[in-house]
Amino acid sequence: MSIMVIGGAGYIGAHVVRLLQERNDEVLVVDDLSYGTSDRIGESPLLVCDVAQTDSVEILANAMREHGVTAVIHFAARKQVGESVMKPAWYYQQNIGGLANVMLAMEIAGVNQMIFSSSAAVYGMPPVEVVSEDIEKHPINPYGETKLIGEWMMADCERAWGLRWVGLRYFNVAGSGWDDLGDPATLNLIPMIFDRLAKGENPKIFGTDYPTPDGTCIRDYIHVHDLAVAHIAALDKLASGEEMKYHQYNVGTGKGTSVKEIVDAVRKSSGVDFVADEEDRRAGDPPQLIGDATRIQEDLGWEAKFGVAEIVDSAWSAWQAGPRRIEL
Ligand SMILES: O=c1ccn([C@@H]2O[C@H](COP(=O)(O)OP(=O)(O)O[C@H]3O[C@H](CO)[C@@H](O)[C@H](O)[C@H]3O)[C@@H](O)[C@H]2O)c(=O)[nH]1
Repeated sequence: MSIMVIGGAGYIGAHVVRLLQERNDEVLVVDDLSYGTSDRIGESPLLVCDVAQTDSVEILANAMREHGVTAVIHFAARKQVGESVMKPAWYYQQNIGGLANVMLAMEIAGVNQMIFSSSAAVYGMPPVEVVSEDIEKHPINPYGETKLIGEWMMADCERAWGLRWVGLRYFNVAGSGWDDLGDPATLNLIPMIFDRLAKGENPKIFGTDYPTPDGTCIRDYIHVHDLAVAHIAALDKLASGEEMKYHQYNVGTGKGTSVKEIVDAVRKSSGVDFVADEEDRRAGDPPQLIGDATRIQEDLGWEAKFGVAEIVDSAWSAWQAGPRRIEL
């Protein structure tokens, strides 16, 4: 079994690569190193390639044949919601173009197992408290649209040439499984708090007048290590050859945490009693997004092991092990 991990040098990808290495699976990492860094992938071979470039089809197909690849885990994508609103065509080129190239290469090389990084962003502003996979999906930005279209593309390839696939819809991924694999970008709430503390500034809370108990947005935070384990569960299910009951799975915990609760958890983990500034709402934020995780538990036997305290503790520990350590 040889697994091609595209985007394997990035934050989530590197966690999955490490788990695969721990169980001695053969791994070939493909990454353009625009977010990721090669020191995150240990001894595994690295093919530096931007899958959104047209010539990547041949490069990928050749690598799949050479390495006897049996399954592809595809992480590589752009993932900034605001940027996707400003540069929609580029998001389609990167996320959909890249995925199309990967799938063409798989068809050419006869590789028919795939795990795709989808997102809770496919749901948009859901009209229910806890979202299950089958509710109507109305993404509200190009980023979320590219993830939904990605799922459709895989369903089409299943019908056309027998692709076996799983789309994992990630909720709010945070934390770190190993101190050297922290989130290098500062795009999400927890790293944004650390980033501001490192700059000597107050972290910000976007919106305190939402219809939630403490007025701040509620999200379903999932530990990146748990998320990586979900990929392994999906991979093993595909490799078993068993009939897939479903293709799309929420990867969440079924529990919600408010922004203020996260801020409190950071105060506790770090021991820093900082002040957080209360700002206006950020455009496009749904008040609450929690994933119903029943399906993945029943079908793949996966369940989140870590809660918010472990997520924030591990994120803090990795941040403090990195180059922008906050002096206490
Ligand atoms: O400095 C900050 C940063 C964020 N927030 C709030 O924290 C919450 C979480 O924000 P963020 O970490 O940016 O995550 P989301 O906007 O929930 O989006 C994440 O989760 C989505 C799916 O649920 C994915 O599609 C996105 O890629 C991913 O960034 C939101 O209410 C933000 O308004 C703050 O209050 N202050």
